[in-house]
Amino acid sequence: MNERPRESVETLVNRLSETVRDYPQPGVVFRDLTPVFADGEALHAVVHALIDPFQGQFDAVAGVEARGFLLSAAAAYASGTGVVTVRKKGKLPRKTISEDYTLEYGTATLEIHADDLLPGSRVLILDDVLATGGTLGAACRLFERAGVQVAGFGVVLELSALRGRSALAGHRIRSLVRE
Ligand SMILES: O=P(O)(O)OC[C@H]1O[C@H](OP(=O)(O)OP(=O)(O)O)[C@H](O)[C@@H]1O
Ligand SMILES: Nc1ncnc2[nH]cnc12
Repeated sequence: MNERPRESVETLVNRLSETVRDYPQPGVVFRDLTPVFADGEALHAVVHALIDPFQGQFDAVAGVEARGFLLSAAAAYASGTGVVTVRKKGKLPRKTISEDYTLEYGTATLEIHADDLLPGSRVLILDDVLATGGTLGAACRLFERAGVQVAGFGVVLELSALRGRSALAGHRIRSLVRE
C-alpha cells in the first residue's frame, strides 16, 4: 500500500490557489481560488469544512456573486438544504432589496429577492474570500432586513490584514485559511 497521505484542507487551498498582482487594479494582490474549485478533492474538502461546524443550524445556504455561487450550491446539496443567490445590482427579475457597499477595489450594490427565504428562517452565507468584509456585511444586512436570521459566514480564505472580521462583529465566521 503506497497511498499518499490525505492533504489537509488548508494544504489543498495553499497549494492550488493562485496570486495575481495588480488585478483588478494596480496595488491589489488578488487571490484566485478558482483552481481550488476546479479540483474535485479540494472542492469536496472545502465544502465539508465550511458546513460541518454549522450542521443543524441553517435552513438554506446563500452564495455571493460570483464565486460564492460555486460554493453555495455544492454546500446546499451536501447538507440537504436549498440555495439562494446574493447578486450584483440589476440581475434579479422580481421585487428586490438592495444594499450598497465598498470593497478593496471599489463600490457596488448587492441584491436579494425580498421573498427568497421565509422570515424567521436561518441562512448560512458563503463566499470565496473575506477581505474588508464590505461584501458579506451587505449580504448580512439584506437578509436581516428580510427577517432572515444569519446563522454565520463561511469563507475559504480570510485576508486578515483587511480586517473583514471586525466588519462582521457579532456573527460566527468560519474561515479555512487566514493570511
Ligand atoms: O471582503 P470584501 O472586501 O468585500 O471582498 C470580498 C469580495 O470580493 C470578491 O468579489 P468581487 O467583488 O471581486 O466579485 P466577483 O466574485 O463577481 O468577481 C470576493 O469574491 C468577495 O465576494
Ligand atoms: N485581494 C483579493 N483577492 C481576491 N478577492 C478579493 N476581494 C477583495 N479583495 C480581494
